[in-house]
Amino acid sequence: MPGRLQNKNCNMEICMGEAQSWGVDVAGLEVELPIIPIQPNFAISLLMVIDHGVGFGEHIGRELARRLAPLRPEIVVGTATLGIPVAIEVSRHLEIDRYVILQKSRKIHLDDALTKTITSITSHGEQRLLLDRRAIPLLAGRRTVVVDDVVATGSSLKGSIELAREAGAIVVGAGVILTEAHAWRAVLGSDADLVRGLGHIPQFENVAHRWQPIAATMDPNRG
Ligand SMILES: Nc1ncnc2[nH]cnc12
Repeated sequence: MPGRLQNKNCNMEICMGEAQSWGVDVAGLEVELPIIPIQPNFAISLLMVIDHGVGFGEHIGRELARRLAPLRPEIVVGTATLGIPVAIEVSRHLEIDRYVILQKSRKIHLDDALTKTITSITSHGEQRLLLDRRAIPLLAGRRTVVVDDVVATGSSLKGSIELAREAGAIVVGAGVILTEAHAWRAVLGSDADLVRGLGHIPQFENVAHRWQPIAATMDPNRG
């Protein structure tokens, strides 16, 4: 059920953390996400876009493309790793052949890449986003949409937007499957208005050995 906690494997007052999940409505498709602890008193509901199958990719591609098409994008930029299927599916539904992927690992051909340092809730430490200079002609002067799976801290999306702009892109929109909590709004500043999402997830705190959504991180439009 969208926006609802499920407690499987709960026996009396004892509840295994992995057994809890959160139901989210992704543009009309209900998806059940496992709640994963990140810190002793902090958890997220994890969307692994590659675990939800071809039909899910088709759905999010179609629905994001529908929301981004009015912005008349000419090219899509996606961030490795889990932004790659999003970029491919959105490009397919926008009927745009080429797309640009920002890499996270320093490959042999990326020695002189444009780079930005980013952080993420789901990875340890700092990471780097890399834009292959050979992709610059695909972006320079082009109406561009940046896509990713989830925006949470906003660090990755901010880095992607900045890198695209450094390559001369005109960033007209940003598409994500899910927005998570609200920290990304302050990090993105006025670019937060570019964001189009298909659903929203809260973050969770430990209340009496169960994960409960943190009220301040919920979707203000859904109560
Ligand atoms: N809930 C989430 N699922 C997948 N990736 C994320 N990155 C940040 N939050 C995430």
